[in-house]
Amino acid sequence: MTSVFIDGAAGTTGLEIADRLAGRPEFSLLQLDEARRKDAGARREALNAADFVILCLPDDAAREAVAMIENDRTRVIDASTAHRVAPGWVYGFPEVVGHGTVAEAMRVSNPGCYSTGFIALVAPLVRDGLLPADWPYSCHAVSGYSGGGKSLIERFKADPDIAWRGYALSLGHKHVPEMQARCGLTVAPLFSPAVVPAHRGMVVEVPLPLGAMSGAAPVDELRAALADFYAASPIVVMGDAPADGEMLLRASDQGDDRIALFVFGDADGSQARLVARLDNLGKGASGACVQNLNIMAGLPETAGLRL
Ligand SMILES: NC(=O)C1=CN([C@@H]2O[C@H](COP(=O)(O)OP(=O)(O)OC[C@H]3O[C@@H](n4cnc5c(N)ncnc54)[C@H](OP(=O)(O)O)[C@@H]3O)[C@@H](O)[C@H]2O)C=CC1
Ligand SMILES: CC(=O)N[C@@H](CCC(=O)OP(=O)(O)O)C(=O)O
Repeated sequence: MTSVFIDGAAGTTGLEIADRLAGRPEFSLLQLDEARRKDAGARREALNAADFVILCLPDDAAREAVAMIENDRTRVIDASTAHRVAPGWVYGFPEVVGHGTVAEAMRVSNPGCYSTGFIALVAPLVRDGLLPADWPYSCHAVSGYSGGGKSLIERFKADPDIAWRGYALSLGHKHVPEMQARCGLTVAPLFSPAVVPAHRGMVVEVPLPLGAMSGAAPVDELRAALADFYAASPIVVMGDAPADGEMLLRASDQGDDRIALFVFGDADGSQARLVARLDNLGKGASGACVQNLNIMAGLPETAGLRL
C-alpha cells in the first residue's frame, strides 16, 4: 500500500486532505500525535518513511521539511508558496502543464488558490495567441477567510463585523510571480485580493478592455477556446451564464473540487470579464493536492474528490 505523510496535518489544508483520503484503500496515512507533530525528529522519520509527503505548512517550514528528506524515493507535493517558481519543481496544475508531467514528477508545487483562478483563465488564451503576453493584466479576487488558514479563521470569527478586508495594499502579493511565470506574461499582473466573511469560496476576475488590446480575440472566441482547452477535464468546467444577471457567493456554500470558468462580454465586444469561481480549499488547495497525488500514484485523477 502507498504511504502518505501530511506534514501540517492539523492545519486547515491538511485536515481537508485527510478528509479526502479517508477510506481510500490505496493509501495508508502516517500520522504523528499532537505531542510529536512539530517534533523535528519525528517529522524527519515520517518524511523519509513515506512514499508521498504532502506539505501543508508555512513556507519556511515547507523548505525545512524538503531539506529533511534524505532519500531519493519520497515524492513531495508542497501546498505552500515556497517552490512555485523554483527550479526542479513541477507546477501542480495538470490541466495546464500536462498530466504526464505531474505523473512523473518527484517534486510538485501545488498552485496558490488565487493563482489557480488566474492561470486557468489566462494561460491557455495567451498560449493560443488569443490574448497578448505583453498586456499589463489586472486581477481582482475575493476569498473566504479559510484561505488565510487558522489565524485568519480565528480573526474573522472573533470579529463578525468585518464585511470586506482588502489586503496586499502595497502590491506584490506572493501569488504574483507564479501568475506571471505560468501564463508567460512579460509584465507582472496587478493583483488586488480581498477577504469576505464566508468560510470558503473564491471568485477571481480578470477584466479585459478588449477594444484597447492589440492582438486580443473577440469574446466568443475566448469563451470557445477555454471550452475547447478544458473539454476533457472533469475538474475545470465552463460555468453556465447566470440567467438572472448576477453571481452570488453564499456564506453557507460548501464548495466542491471543481473550478468553473465564465467569459462575459458587452454587446459591442469592447470589454470582457474573465471570471473563475472555485473553493479555495478545493481546487485552490486540498482538492488539487489530492488530484496531484492521484495522478502521481497512477490512479484516476478524481478519486476521493468532491465533484
Ligand atoms: N487555506 C487555503 O485555502 C490555502 C492554503 N495554502 C497553503 O497551505 C499551507 C498550509 O496552510 P493552511 O492549512 O491554510 O494553514 P494553517 O495555519 O491552517 O495550518 C498550518 C499548520 O502547520 C502547522 N505547522 C506550522 N509550523 C510547523 C512546523 N514547523 N512543523 C509542523 N507543523 C507546523 C501549524 O501548527 P499549529 O496548528 O500549531 O499552528 C498548522 O497546524 C500554507 O503554505 C498555505 O499558504 C495553499 C492554498 C490555499
Ligand atoms: C485569504 C488569504 O489570506 N489567502 C492567502 C492565500 C492562500 C493560498 O493560496 O496560500 P499559499 O499561496 O500561501 O499557499 C493569502 O492571500 O496569503
